Amino acid sequence: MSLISVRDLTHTYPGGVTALNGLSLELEPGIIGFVGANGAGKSTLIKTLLGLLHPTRGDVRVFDMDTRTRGIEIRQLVGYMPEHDCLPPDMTATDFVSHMGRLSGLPKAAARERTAEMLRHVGLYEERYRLIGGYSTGMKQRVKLAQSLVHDPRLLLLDEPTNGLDPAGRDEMLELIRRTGREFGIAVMVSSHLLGEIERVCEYLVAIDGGHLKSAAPLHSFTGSQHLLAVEVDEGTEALLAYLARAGVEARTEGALVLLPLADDRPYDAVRDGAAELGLSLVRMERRRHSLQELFRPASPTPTAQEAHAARA
Ligand SMILES: Nc1ncnc2c1ncn2[C@@H]1O[C@H](COP(=O)(O)OP(=O)(O)OP(=O)(O)O)[C@@H](O)[C@H]1O
Repeated sequence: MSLISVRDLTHTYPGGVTALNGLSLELEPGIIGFVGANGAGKSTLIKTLLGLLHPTRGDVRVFDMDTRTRGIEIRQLVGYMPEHDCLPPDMTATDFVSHMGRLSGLPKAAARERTAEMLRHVGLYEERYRLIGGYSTGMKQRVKLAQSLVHDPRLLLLDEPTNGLDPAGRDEMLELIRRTGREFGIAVMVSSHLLGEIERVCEYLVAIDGGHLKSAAPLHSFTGSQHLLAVEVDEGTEALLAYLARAGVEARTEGALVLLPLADDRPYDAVRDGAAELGLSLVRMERRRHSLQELFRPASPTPTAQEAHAARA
């Protein structure tokens, strides 16, 4: 049984906007990053997984239950953190989270107990009796996370949980999400329009673009096998690029660095020979991984060594 199974999902809103188009996905438990630009269809998929929106075409199953017919059962097992502000300003965090626990079917005492635990988990225990209206954006995001956890779900769906946070707040929220997945041993699907965030917390990446699936694979399959050799020379970058082009070795520049894809050991030999022949001093030569941003970035306008050489010839 897979965690989430989506077959040929299309969702068209009543006004005629097709937010998801022929999407198919099989996801297993883990920390799953769900990335796409604004308007790509992330919230639409999350609401479909919750059974709040129905597919126009196709089938969606969560814990092997059809979202069309078993939405209530699914929502008992799933915690949801919505993207937009949706908290009552005139309630305390304790009252709100415990109310959400009661709505999920917890008895009063259990709801109070779970609320205290979850507010402690998200770092709001000391502030739990304050009105939410007086909270900072970061604290409000934490209340949203606490309410999504109160009924002890097996899957968390977090829609843009770092929205509106400053860099430090983003870091704290990402760390909290990672800790939540690991400590509670639950599956987490976290959406973001920022690839860099997904890269830091997730084990699996789903990318959508304009309602279409772009990729779905373990994170290491994007970054693990794709290594680069980064080389810095003390003056003579252009000469080294030209040498590499003559040697038929692919290379490009990034600031002061020369970057060479590392499929085998040839780039090491070429850089060593080039530096020796040209009398260049090597400042740095290190192996590094592509970042996800680099892999998804449109083709770099920086010319390859061959192009640079051809342009000069
Ligand atoms: N209730 C709605 N009625 C009509 N169109 C909608 C509705 N909700 C979303 N859309 C449209 O569907 C498309 C996908 O929206 P969705 O909110 O799923 O994207 P998203 O990836 O979550 O983006 P964002 O992060 O900006 O919310 C967009 O073109 C959006 O304008």
